[in-house]
Amino acid sequence: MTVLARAGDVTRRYGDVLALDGVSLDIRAGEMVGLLGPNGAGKSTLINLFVGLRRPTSGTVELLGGSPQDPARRLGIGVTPQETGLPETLRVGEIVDFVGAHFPKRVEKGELLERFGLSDLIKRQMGGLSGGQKRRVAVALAFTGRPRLVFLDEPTTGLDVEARRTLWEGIRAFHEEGGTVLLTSHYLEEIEALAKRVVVVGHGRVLADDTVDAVRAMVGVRRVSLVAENLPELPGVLGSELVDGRTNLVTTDPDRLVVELVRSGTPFSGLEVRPTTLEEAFLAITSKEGAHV
Ligand SMILES: Nc1ncnc2c1ncn2[C@@H]1O[C@H](COP(=O)(O)OP(=O)(O)OP(=O)(O)O)[C@@H](O)[C@H]1O
Repeated sequence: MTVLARAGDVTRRYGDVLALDGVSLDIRAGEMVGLLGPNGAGKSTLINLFVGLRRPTSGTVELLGGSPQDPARRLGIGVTPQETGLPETLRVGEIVDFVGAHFPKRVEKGELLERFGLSDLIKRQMGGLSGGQKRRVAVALAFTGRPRLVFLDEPTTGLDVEARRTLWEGIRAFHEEGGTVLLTSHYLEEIEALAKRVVVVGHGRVLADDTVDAVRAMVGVRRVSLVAENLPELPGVLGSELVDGRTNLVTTDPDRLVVELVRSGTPFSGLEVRPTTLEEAFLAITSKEGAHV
């Protein structure tokens, strides 16, 4: 299948901050890919590299078979960044015309607005729209130039349930017609609603690249934390680490683990069981250092 965007062992630094650390990723034609990760994971940086707003410190980035810096390639993509500042005095219809004028092919204005549930706002000035309405306009604009590939950075942030659903429908319709999408989110639920493939990013690295179902199974883990010496081998432990004298065990089945721990007769204290964050779960599972106490 044709690769529309490719990152090859990409590193990106901002001063001392290593925002991306050896990321390799292919986005193929017709895919809808969710980029999942906590704040600061590197999601926006990766999008900025793909769309040519930034260059990698090392490694290679390709867009539509060429350089992301080539304006001709950029005509084939649509982008909604995390923050958009659209001119407050322009009407929604005028903004769609203005953005559309940059592209050789474009979606008819009425059709575009209809698709994203914005038809009623065509004559309204941007400055008078609610935050959620502005966000929907910004996302719709990514589709104006009939792109092959769309990048959406947290498209539904700040939207209520209904607006989110309308937006999802617009994105899905584009995908069903063969369009390719890379979108970011902090929530697996959001990605699940749209994408089959999810790429989990943490600390600038790809922690998992799999189906939503596989990732869900991986993150359904708990952290069992306790103080003990000479712990025996316990069932279902995916990773463990020793922090400030406490042993943290990551497991999919905390009940069984605790039962086996008690059965073993090993003295312990300060037992805690709590959910792991997505990042903790992935770091525990994927960290080689964390695999053994
Ligand atoms: N222009 C910049 N200058 C300095 N540091 C930056 C810059 N842009 C990003 N960073 C840093 O790079 C790291 C990755 O940031 P990035 O915005 O890519 O993460 P993200 O996954 O998109 O986060 P969020 O979910 O909060 O949007 C963070 O530590 C961030 O502070």
